[in-house]
Amino acid sequence: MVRIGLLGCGNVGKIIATHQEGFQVVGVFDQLHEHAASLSELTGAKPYSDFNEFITADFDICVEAASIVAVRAYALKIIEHGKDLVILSVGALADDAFREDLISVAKENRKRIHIPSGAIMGLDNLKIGQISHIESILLRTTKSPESLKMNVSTRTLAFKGKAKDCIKLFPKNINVSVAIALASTHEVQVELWADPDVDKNIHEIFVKGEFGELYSKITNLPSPDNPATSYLAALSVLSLLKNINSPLVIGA
Ligand SMILES: NC(=O)C1=CN([C@@H]2O[C@H](COP(=O)(O)OP(=O)(O)OC[C@H]3O[C@@H](n4cnc5c(N)ncnc54)[C@H](OP(=O)(O)O)[C@@H]3O)[C@@H](O)[C@H]2O)C=CC1
Ligand SMILES: O=C([O-])CC(=O)C(=O)O
Repeated sequence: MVRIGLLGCGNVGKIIATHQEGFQVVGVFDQLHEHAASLSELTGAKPYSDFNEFITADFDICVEAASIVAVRAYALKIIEHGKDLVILSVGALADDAFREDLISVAKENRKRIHIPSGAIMGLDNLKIGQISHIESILLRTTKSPESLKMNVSTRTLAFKGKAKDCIKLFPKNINVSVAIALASTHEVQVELWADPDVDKNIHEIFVKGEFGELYSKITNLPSPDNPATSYLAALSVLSLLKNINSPLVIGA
């Protein structure tokens, strides 16, 4: 059984902890100790309030479901302590220098960094951008003003531009754009819309390239404790963990 340490015990952390299938959560850490304590009660996992104690605990994979700030603060140390790492707050990897450092430390320590598909479908096949020409990628995301912490009464364009700039302004809402850029190794243009008539998280992806053209639209239900985070994002971590050591690897 794969042993997991959970970094971040909020909305996604709770979903992961309540659906343990093929893995066991053995340690939980959060800057809000009451969050870690409540997941500990739910699972029997040991709660930690000191990160340095948490990373010496006996688990194989650290699952990050906290924030970009947490990835910046802890990811290198996690790998240096011999753990594989699942990063949901993938926006942290928009910083080229940080990402390259992390990858090189993972190589030195023979550890792996997993990026879940998160709140979109089809991230795996966008990796064809690494071997075949892609002309353009546009992500059009629509969320409720509440999710974007905005106060608008009509559909409003909150941001238009590059993924790496959007994630700086909306670090809790557009990690998917950075995941697409990393998978495809192509710049991603983003349109982020706040729409008061919408209570779902909608991601439309437009890609043109040597393969042809893609248009995909996903209408995600929000997750129970955080409307900005789609329920699918938590499910994608669960399916990644369920398959992590499977001899049958499905998807690009
Ligand atoms: N890749 C993708 O497709 C997606 C990624 N995400 C990202 O996943 C992450 C988790 O989402 P969700 O569970 O909904 O978020 P929540 O805010 O519900 O939970 C995050 C938890 O982690 C804690 N935390 C934040 N920063 C730190 C830190 N530096 N050290 C320790 N604990 C910390 C938070 O504490 P506090 O409340 O004090 O901040 C909170 O308890 C977010 O970063 C979100 O943006 C979400 C959806 C899709
Ligand atoms: O959950 C979503 O729909 C997308 C999201 O918050 C993110 O990419 O950060």
